[in-house]
Amino acid sequence: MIDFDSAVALVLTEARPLPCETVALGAAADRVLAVDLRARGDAPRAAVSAMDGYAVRDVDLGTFPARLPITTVAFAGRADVPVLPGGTCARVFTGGPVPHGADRIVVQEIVGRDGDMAVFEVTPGPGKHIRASGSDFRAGDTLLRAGTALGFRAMVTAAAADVTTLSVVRRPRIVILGTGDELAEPGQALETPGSIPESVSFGVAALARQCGGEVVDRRRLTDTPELLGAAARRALDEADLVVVTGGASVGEKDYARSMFTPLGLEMIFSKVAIKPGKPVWFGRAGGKLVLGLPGNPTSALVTARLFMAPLVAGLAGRDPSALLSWRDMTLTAPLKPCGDRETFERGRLVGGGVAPLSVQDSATQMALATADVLIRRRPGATALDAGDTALVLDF
Ligand SMILES: Nc1nc2c(c(=O)[nH]1)N[C@H]1C(S)=C(S)[C@@H](COP(=O)(O)OP(=O)(O)OC[C@H]3O[C@@H](n4cnc5c(N)ncnc54)[C@H](O)[C@@H]3O)O[C@H]1N2
Ligand code: MOO
Repeated sequence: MIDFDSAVALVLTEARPLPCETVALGAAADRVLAVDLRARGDAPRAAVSAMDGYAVRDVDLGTFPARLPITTVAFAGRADVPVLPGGTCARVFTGGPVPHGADRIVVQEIVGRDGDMAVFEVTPGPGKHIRASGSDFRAGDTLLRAGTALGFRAMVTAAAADVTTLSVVRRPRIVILGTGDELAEPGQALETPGSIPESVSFGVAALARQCGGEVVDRRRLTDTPELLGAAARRALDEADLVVVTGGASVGEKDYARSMFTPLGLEMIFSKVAIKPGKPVWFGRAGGKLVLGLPGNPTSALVTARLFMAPLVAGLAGRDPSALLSWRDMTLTAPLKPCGDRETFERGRLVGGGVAPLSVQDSATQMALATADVLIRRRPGATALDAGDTALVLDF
């Protein structure tokens, strides 16, 4: 049995980005850029107006009011850049090309109209309201670096590069295998004597997706060795990461590890000194990763959060350590001393602090929905009072 930090270190060693693939720009949101992205053109392409108004030459605004004939109109999208003859002005709109020869845009709020004449009543002020060509970026500029997470802001930058596709890190394909004779598809458990709804895979799948994974399938498997072996083989064929839940402990039908043994399972770790989740295990088979989570729902979700979340994020090209950023918080209620296993109590955020949930049973499903954070307790840690600080991680 290894300690928590050693287990995390072993997971992080495997949490490296998968190879890249090319996807349509619109499908790239929430992916991670695999190569630097360079701009195809200048932005803006030509000098453009930053305001709706009139383009003028400064020399033509000697005295006020100044009356200038409007000789052309430049809406955004006009393909040519007109020339502004001296002694005239141009009607321009935001994003429209600034005519050659114009020095500034005067906002329309301070310009009157008299037919085709614009009447400049007052000095326009210091702002020229012109965005120079290439003032945002130039053709060939690196707009986004490899490794950038394509969140909603970066998607705008990527699209501005004027490309149709992006090279992104492939999403890890994940197959979730839920083992246990007692498991029924939710909606069918009550009608099936002895069964319970298979709940864990739904949480594991949601978390995997949130971390950048592609959940290929969730499969329920009975504890039948021949069937488990075939299911393990198929899952390894289809997935980068197989997450198997249940059957991780020492029961007579705990087959989660042994179903992968004929497929060459090499253990990376096989138990961790934590509570809950001691039976969690991690290995490699057929060149793929296999993570075994304990069956108890809270144990499964705590270990999924601690180990699977950074693993999936890292495979997807994200920073796995961002999912392990523990922070100090003030306790609003006391904590009991910790036993000899590193313990992750479930806590709730209350009024700027954190309180442990009253239910800490590793089998609870109901209390899971009320937990916001994990509270980390080192082995042998003494009791803490309200007002003391504790390390927490978003859960
Ligand atoms: N003699 C010992 N017994 C147990 C030990 C031990 O060290 N010695 N460890 C305990 C710990 S800690 C845990 S955690 C559990 C985990 O065991 P398994 O991974 O083998 O889990 P199962 O026995 O398959 O299931 C445990 C529990 O969870 C329910 N379950 C399982 N899968 C699901 C699912 N997908 N959805 C909903 N509920 C699920 C299952 O019905 C059981 O009630 O072992 C202790 N025992
Ligand atoms: O992992 Mo078991 O988590 O202590 O119930």
